[in-house]
Amino acid sequence: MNKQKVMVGMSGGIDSSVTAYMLQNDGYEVEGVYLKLHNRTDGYHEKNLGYIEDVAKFLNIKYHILDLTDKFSKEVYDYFVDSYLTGTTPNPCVKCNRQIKFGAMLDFAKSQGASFLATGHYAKTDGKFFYEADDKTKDQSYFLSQVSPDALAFMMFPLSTYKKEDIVKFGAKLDVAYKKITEKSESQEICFVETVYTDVIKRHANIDQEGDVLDEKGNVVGIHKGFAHYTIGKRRGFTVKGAQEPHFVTKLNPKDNTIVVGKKEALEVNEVIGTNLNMFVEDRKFSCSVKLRYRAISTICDVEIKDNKIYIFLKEPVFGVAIGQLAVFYDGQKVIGSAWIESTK
Ligand SMILES: Nc1ncnc2c1ncn2[C@@H]1O[C@H](COP(=O)(O)OP(=O)(O)OP(=O)(O)O)[C@@H](O)[C@H]1O
Repeated sequence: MNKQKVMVGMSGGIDSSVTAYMLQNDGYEVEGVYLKLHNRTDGYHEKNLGYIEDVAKFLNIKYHILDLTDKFSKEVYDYFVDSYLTGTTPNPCVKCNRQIKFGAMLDFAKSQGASFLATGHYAKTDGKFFYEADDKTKDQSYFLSQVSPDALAFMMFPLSTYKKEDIVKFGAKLDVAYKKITEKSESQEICFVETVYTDVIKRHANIDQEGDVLDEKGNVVGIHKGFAHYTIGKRRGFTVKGAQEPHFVTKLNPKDNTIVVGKKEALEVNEVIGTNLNMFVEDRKFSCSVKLRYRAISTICDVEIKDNKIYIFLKEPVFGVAIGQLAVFYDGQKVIGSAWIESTK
């Protein structure tokens, strides 16, 4: 019988390298694909491809290189820069998973006759839904929740039941090609941000222009260093005259380069409206739990979908919800949908 072909998204990191090994061990015909997404530093791709080459040799597998730099630049990078410049907080990994990894990379995998596309993400899928990974500290279900429901039947996450530290230990013993990978530094949270996000934004706009800090009534109470340096909930890097208690950013106004601050209570949110829904269930009115940012504790809510928007009524207030982040709906460990946060009350 012919073996089923699995395309593995290979980054040159330990997770995807172990993923390829595991699937081969399970009897699949494995091929790899490396995506060129951005040129963060000189020699960035060459370095990654060096690791992939060694792993591919060890496994005796073929690998492809897919240049998606233009698509990534338009759909992920530009969106990232534009979001900060318009005062919202982007989530580029969510966009990338939908458009790039489980959009263009999946199309490529299918075009090569692969039955599945596997990655080293920490999440689970049964072909219909995503679920949280067993290693909750690494769980990436939040970032996958905008992926088109049609894509799930082709996805495999062999690491879903493992702890990251065990994958690293396993890799270090497997072969010298893998050991080398475990010795390099961990990848960045956002792959094209080397240090801090503001360094990226600074390449496109002068964000270091001081502006007024306003209280909720619009009175000038201090100075900040440029609105794009702040996100909702931030409490440092600006002055507030005579403040006895900590003040937090509650609003960014790119038009006049002002930021609004308030005490903790001012960050309290009880209702959220989301757009660009991606739902894995048909229901239009239900109760569930929701995460309003990655690593947030989930909150119980009632939701209602009307006219392509989702209205989220939180059972308990949540502090510091940023416009532009994703609201991800869970039923226990199961992801039942997600929507981009458009406004809060
Ligand atoms: N440039 C790329 N080309 C192909 N696949 C990629 C690329 N970047 C990431 N992936 C796939 O997406 C998965 C998740 O990527 P992410 O950057 O979140 O994880 P990671 O923990 O750094 O993974 P890894 O250890 O494999 O680099 C990777 O394990 C890999 O399968």
